Amino acid sequence: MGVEFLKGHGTENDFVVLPDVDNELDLTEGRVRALCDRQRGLGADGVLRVVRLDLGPWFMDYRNADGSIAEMCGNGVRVFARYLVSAGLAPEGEFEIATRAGKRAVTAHPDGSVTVGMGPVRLTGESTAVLGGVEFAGVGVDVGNPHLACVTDVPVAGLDLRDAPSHDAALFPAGVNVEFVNVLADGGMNGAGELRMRVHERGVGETRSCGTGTVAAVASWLRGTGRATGAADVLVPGGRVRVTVDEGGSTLTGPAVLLARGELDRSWWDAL
Ligand SMILES: N[C@@H](CCC[C@H](N)C(=O)O)C(=O)O
Repeated sequence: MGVEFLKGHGTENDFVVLPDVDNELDLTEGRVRALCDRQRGLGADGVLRVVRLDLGPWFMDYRNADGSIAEMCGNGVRVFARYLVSAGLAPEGEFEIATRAGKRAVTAHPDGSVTVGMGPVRLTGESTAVLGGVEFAGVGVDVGNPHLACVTDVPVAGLDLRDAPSHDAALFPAGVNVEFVNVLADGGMNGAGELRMRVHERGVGETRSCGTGTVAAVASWLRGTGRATGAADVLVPGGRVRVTVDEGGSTLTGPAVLLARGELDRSWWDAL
């Protein structure tokens, strides 16, 4: 028997899903790297291993493409939820998913989109990122994982994100995801804003979307306007998501797509 897998994406942030109900797969760093490699593997930004916890909800074991472990992945939770529903392991509607950053409430909608309760958003201080010799002012934002969200007037579409932006390692000792954000429309006190974002993800490189990053982007934008709460649509290269930030938490709503399923060759897997 091969190793079961699915391929999915949320706004083109793509993942290999590994159903592992009984927690038996030995998911080494090398196996994650090989799976995510776009030439010698299936190709993905990360891996979502699906594990059933003894007493509680399903656990999302998220890994970055370089094999590193991250606390949370907003687009990944949507794809994970869509997998559970499609496999009959969770109902359409509301349920919970456990992550390393804590439990996340999800709502799987009939149109295929998923809303994720992203938990509290914590601002961790001002800092800067340097990209191509240019310094960008930003705000540290903890959404379960670390972000540096830089709202800028420099058009993000023209940035070269092939290399990682440099950051203050003292403020982000475990590395950081860096977002560059343009404000397209400022929603004022009650209306939703519209932002454009590109991201360089820790452990991956530039991706076409980052769910936790969009929440960080909205929190950083709101702070710049003197507000602590609000909502915005965030346009990323892979599509569009809706983010809300409230006093007690935040939400992320967007598409979740499963596009393939199959079996990994057991001898390929064993040799890794
Ligand atoms: N793409 C994800 C974030 C994945 C984890 C990140 N690279 C990190 O290391 O913190 C998302 O959609 O949130």
